[in-house]
Amino acid sequence: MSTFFQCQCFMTNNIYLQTYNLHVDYRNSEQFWKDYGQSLKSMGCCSETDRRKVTEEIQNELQRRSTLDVDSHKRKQIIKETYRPLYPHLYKLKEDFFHPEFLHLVDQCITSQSLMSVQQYLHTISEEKSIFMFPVFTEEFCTQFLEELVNFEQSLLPKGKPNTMNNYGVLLNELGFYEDFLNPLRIHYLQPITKLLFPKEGGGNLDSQKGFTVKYKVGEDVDLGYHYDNAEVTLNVCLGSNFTGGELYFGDMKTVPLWKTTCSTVEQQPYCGILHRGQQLHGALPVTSGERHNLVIWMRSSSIRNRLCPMCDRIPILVPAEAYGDGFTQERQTVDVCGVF
Ligand SMILES: O=C(O)CCC(=O)C(=O)O
Ligand SMILES: [Fe+2]
Repeated sequence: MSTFFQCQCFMTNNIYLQTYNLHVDYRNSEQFWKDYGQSLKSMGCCSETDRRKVTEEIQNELQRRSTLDVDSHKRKQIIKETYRPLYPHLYKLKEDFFHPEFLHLVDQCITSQSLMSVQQYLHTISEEKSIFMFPVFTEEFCTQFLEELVNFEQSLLPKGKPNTMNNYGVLLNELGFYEDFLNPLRIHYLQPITKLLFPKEGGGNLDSQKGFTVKYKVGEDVDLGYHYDNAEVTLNVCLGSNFTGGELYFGDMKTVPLWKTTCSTVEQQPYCGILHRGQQLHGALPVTSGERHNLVIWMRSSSIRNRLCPMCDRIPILVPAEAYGDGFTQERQTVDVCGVF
C-alpha cells in the first residue's frame, strides 16, 4: 500500500460554522474578520458575544483537527480490543449482501465497457450533472448493518464525528469496516461503475476512500448544509425507510457561481445509492420524522487530487497522515538524467 497524505489546508480551510451554515477559511483573526466580518454581520453576528462564539467554534474545530489522527488511531485500537460486534459476518464483504440488480450492473460495466449499454441498468437522475441512482444492498443486509450501528452507538466506546459537518454517525475505519469491506467494495464493485461513469474524475483509478454513516433525527442533526465533498466520486446509500423528509438536493459544480446555480431535489429510495461527483454541490433537507441513516463513501483518486487539492484548489502541500490520510500520495518525480549536470 502506498503511503497516503493530507493537504496542509486541512488546518486552515473549510471550517464549518454550524450557527451560520457557512464554510470559512481561518489563518488568523485579522484575516478572518476582514474576509467574513461583513457577511457574518449581515447574518446576525453583531455583538461581542456573537463574535466570541464564532471564534470559539473555530478554535474547537481546529483543536479537533490537530489531534484527529492520533485520537482516531487510539479509538480504533480500543474498539478493536473491546467491541463485540452483533453481526461479525458483516465485516467481510460477501456477494449476497448485494441487490441482484447491483451485481448485474457491475457485470455489465465490466463486460460491455460502454456507457450506452449500461444506461438501462441504472436510473440517470441528471445526465447534465452526472447523478445516478441504483439499488446497492439487500434489505436484509441494510437491516443488520443498521442494528450493528445501533449496537455500537449504544456501547460506551469512544466515537469520532463522521466529518466536519455531521455530528451523528459512525466512522467505518474506526469500527473495522475498511480492510475486508470498503476496500473490496471500492476495488471490485464500485470502480468498474465509476470507470465508465466518471472517467475524467479518476473513476478508473480510485485508490482510497473515507467511509462513514450519517444519522439524522428530530432533536439531533436534522439536515445538512450545502457543501462539496472531499472526494472525486461519492456514493451515498440510503439504509432504511423509517423516516420522512431528508431529500437530497444537488446544485452545480462548485466552480459555477451561486447565482447561476439551479438546484434539484432527489427523493431517496431505501437500499439504493446515489453516485455523484464529489465537487457537485449538494445538501440534505430536514428529516421531519423518524431516523435517517445513510452510508457515505467518499472515493478518492490520488492521480487527480495530487495535481489539485479539491478543498483548497491549489497544488497540495503534503503532510504525513494516518492510514489513508485524505488520499494524496507522493508521486515519484521522473528526472531526465541526460539533462542533469
Ligand atoms: O445526508 C446525506 O445523506 C448526505 C451526506 C453527505 O452529503 C456527506 O456526508 O457528504
Ligand atoms: Fe456530501
